[in-house]
Amino acid sequence: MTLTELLPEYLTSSSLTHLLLIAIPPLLVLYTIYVAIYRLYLSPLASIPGPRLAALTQWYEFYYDIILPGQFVFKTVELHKKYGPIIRVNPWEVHISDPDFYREFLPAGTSSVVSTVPHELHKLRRSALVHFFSTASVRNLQPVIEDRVDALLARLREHGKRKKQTPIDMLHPFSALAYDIINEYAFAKAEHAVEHPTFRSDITGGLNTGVQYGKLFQHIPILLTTLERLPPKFLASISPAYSSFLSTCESITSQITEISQKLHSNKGDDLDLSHPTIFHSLLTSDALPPSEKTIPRIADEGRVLIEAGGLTIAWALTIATFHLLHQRDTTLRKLQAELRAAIPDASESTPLATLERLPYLKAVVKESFRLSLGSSSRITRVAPDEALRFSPSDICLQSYRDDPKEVVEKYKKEWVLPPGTEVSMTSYQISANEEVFPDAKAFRPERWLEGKELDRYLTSFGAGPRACLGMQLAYAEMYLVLAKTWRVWEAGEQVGATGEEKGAGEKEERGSQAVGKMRLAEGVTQRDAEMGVDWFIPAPYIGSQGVRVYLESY
Ligand code: HEM
Repeated sequence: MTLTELLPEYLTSSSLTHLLLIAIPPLLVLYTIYVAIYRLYLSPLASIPGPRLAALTQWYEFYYDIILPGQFVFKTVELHKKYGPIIRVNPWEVHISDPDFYREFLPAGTSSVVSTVPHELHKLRRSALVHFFSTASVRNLQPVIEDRVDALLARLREHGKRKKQTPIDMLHPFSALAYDIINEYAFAKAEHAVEHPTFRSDITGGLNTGVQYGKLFQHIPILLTTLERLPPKFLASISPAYSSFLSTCESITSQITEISQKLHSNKGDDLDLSHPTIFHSLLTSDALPPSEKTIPRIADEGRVLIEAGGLTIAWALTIATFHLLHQRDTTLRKLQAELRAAIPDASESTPLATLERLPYLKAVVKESFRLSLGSSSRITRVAPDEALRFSPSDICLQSYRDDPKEVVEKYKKEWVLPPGTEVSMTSYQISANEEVFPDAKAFRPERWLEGKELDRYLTSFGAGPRACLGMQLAYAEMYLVLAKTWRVWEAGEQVGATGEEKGAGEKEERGSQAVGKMRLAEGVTQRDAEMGVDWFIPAPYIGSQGVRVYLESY
């Protein structure tokens, strides 16, 4: 029976269409009015302060995030100044700015909003990977990491011999290093990005574009499925960088397919494994059910590792390089004195455990991680079954000390957010909090040595059950690169700083076993080494030429 047969006789199908055409617009208007009234007055979040437009529609965030772009992170700082420690950032999400609340907000049992993976499944997947990233595993793999760091330093020396007039944007060599290390770690496969003429800048560019598009997909998810369906050639013509990102993903899938085929055809012995690797273990794990060992699923894990473990560490190393060169007479000098005393012979390997005990180096590493932020976007969590209670801490209220007293009094209350509310916090707001880190924009490793309990405010790796899995690996890379580089490289004045030609008039003592001198290129400023745009991971302002450095080998 068709729909028209069910209709009363006086309603023909054309008059039904007519009726619908007349009824739909007013129904839509009524529905929109209802949604607006609900969001503004009836929603359980209606009493949370914040701009009415943000409570009404997500297009508010879209404007700052996509149109401007990447500015919503700064807008939330402004909104907190205006509305207090708890604000509504969109119709269904509340954002909190209180450094003392961070670890309470990321406890066990909450779910991530960005990842759609349910809590229990996430726990299973994480448990299959976690031992690869333990302190002990990372220390055991020090030779593997160090081999790549040595290759990078050799490459930089080579550049300093042949191309001393050509500065390098340091994000590229560091990104190549991270890419090589994670490939070794994951597949026991040497990618040799460090030795490549451009440091495989195509991969860095592709990964960068991948995260930038990620922001857009977050707002308009259908775009992702549409792009993935486009013919590869057409995609490459409209966005070469995004298609380069997809080819990186494809190459991960084919590596995993190859390993899987060898393992399943009893040709496992053909796999030349110098050390245990992540993907061989995942594919043969007894703890994972077969559905978790399919190639697309494992390839997905590989993509996350390459993305998470590449640009983040490269950015942290780039920031460290800028500040150490910029503060060569103070911070760098102290670091070098410590390294020269602790590492008498630069050609010998120093165990990670020894490097981790060097107080000034440790402080430089923490300060670099603080300023590098990890994820620059807010981290959002939902506690499905529990109400979330929030009362601003003393440290949080101190940030409002210049506001009128009666305004601050209003902030001193307990907010109860119903179960299922999306709640977010941003590591940037904690790293930049002047109460916790006075002169927060400055690179001042000393702050970690002054006896204050600051470690709990180092939030760059997240916290709780979804905190960064690669944290120990990231620390190891940082210790090894900084120690090995600054034990043997010296720093000269920034080119153009005094109007002199590069290298003119500098007579400095050379440290023992020094191999060359680095100098910031003309025009490089702190803006090139701080977040100007939030693409999930921080990026400098649009148009930045990066932290460019001249290298001159002795
Ligand atoms: C400077 C270096 C790094 C920083 C600052 C960083 C930061 C972060 C942050 C903020 C998260 C999200 C935490 C959350 O949602 O609570 C994360 C997750 C993650 N990171 Fe890192 N990361 C770094 C390096 C690495 C490296 C080298 C790897 C390993 C290859 C890695 C692997 C991961 C993984 C697998 C996750 C997802 C964890 C999960 O969902 O259980 N990260 N990282």
